[in-house]
Amino acid sequence: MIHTTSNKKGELVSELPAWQALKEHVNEIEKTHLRDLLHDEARCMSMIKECEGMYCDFTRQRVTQKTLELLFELAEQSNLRGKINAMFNGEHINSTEDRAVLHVATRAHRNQKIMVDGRDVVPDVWEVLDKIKAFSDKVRNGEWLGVTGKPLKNVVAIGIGGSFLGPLFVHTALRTEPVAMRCSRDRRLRFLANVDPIDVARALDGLDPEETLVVVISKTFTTAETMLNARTVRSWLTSRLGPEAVAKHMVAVSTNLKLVKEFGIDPENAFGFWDWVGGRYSVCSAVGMLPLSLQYGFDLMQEFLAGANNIDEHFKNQPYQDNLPVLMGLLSLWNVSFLGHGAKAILPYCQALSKLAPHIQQVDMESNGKGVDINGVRLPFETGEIDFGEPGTNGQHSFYQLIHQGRVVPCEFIGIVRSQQSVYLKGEVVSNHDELMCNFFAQADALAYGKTPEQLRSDNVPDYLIPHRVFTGNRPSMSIMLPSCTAYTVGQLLAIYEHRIAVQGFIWNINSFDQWGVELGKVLASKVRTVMNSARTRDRKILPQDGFNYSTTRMINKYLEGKTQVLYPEGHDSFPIDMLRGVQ
Ligand SMILES: O=P(O)(O)OC[C@H]1O[C@](O)(CO)[C@@H](O)[C@@H]1O
Repeated sequence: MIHTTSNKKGELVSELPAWQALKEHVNEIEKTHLRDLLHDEARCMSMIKECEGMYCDFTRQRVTQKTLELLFELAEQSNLRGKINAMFNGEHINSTEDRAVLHVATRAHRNQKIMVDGRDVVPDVWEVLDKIKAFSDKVRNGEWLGVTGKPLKNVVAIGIGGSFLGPLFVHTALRTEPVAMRCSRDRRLRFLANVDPIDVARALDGLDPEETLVVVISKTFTTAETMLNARTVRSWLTSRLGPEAVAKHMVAVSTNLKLVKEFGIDPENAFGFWDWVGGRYSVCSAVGMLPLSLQYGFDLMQEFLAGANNIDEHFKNQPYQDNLPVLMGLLSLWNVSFLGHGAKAILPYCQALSKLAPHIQQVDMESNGKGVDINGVRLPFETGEIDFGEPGTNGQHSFYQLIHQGRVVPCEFIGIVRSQQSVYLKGEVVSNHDELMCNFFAQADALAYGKTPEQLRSDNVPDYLIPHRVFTGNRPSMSIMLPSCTAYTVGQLLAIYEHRIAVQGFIWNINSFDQWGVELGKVLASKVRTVMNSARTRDRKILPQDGFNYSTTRMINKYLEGKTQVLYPEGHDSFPIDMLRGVQ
């Protein structure tokens, strides 16, 4: 299916004149060094953007004004604006699944109008948000009690991928924010994602089922890991509190209310969303809003939605040269497709943002790690980036060696002006947060400038050490400063990253909103599951060698030979002993 917003039929972005011009322009850029580019004040002034309360410095990218002009031209020739509009207008830009892509509707103001297939979906969004507010208020104020009459002060959110990473990112970001701390006093929010029973044991460790509410989050309600974890935790609840506990202790977030009901959760206690919200883009829907409102209260989480909405409007309306997601997307594209840097590091100098990189890893890599364009034509270039990251300064003592002297990895530094927590020890040179930020400022310049042999010689470094101590510099980075790390700014940050990923996908002309690449492994796991059951229950109808290669057969057999703790007992559920510890 050729979509109206795609490039001309059969035309790859790499065939556009602007792409060719950028290819040629690489030679010019190869002759420059950031050391010199950073001395050009006019250039620097044009590459620092202050908008929506954020300070963004792109001066340490290996670009000149001409590079930016060529990138804007590429955006024009790729119909970037048309594709952004198509997304906001609810066109089915996820063509392989024939769906609209409207996570922006999940954070729309009540009075906005966003149409999907001829229908304004904003009232639907707010119907669910109002239900979340009512329910979370009831749980938080003790009106909704557990089956034994106790208040539910613990929440375990079961979900994986997009039904986990976004909510975890936001929860981690808010845990130590003073307002959020006040709003969540005496409450606990835990996540259970991995099907590994160790994760179950850790998620439930120390929790009293009488005081625990479980939120099962799955867009499809078929994801194997989530459903096994949901059955496991349901069993944990009912084995202690009886079958009637499910009604009071389990709720669901899903687009598949039929399966929610079949699982045994009353659809009244289910919070819906829609197929036009992709899993990895779903944190602003009930997927994130329900567990986070239970923890922090709906009013605070509304600020998170407002922050994301602020960037949606910015993305939709600002011209390319002042549009943060567009600038970030274009610069990443330049680094990946023209300078050949396949990875990027996301480096927040803020412990609260420690789960930003894992979240963006999914959003970016599941969105843009594609091999064909939107028309199914195999691409002659690679798309997507390998994302990784850790908060500063921890990363400095881990992988920064490689990014300073090994491979070139474009870095994204994120700093905060006003920390969530302040510590100043009398007599120290700077406060603890200032100390952190000293590193934030220093690293970007260390990467850009490096250190030359001449500088080392003048520092009296012995000759034999000079090659080891040279820093080539000229390593690109961008720096973003947020005024604070609050629900609002976390919403902004999330939306900036979501949209810059879309920008890259729109220009590469791929479908950033499907994820067929995750299917094959799931199918093979299911085949192994059949073999595993047959071997463990000793019915031996199917043997490990049936349908597997030599290597896999041998590995499965080796595994089956080993000692396992659980022997598939008949008739009763079995838990690791520690899972029950909290309720002895
Ligand atoms: O919310 P669901 O349907 O359980 O899916 C969980 C995750 O699984 C995937 O489909 C594949 O990993 C993700 O896109 C999604 O976020």
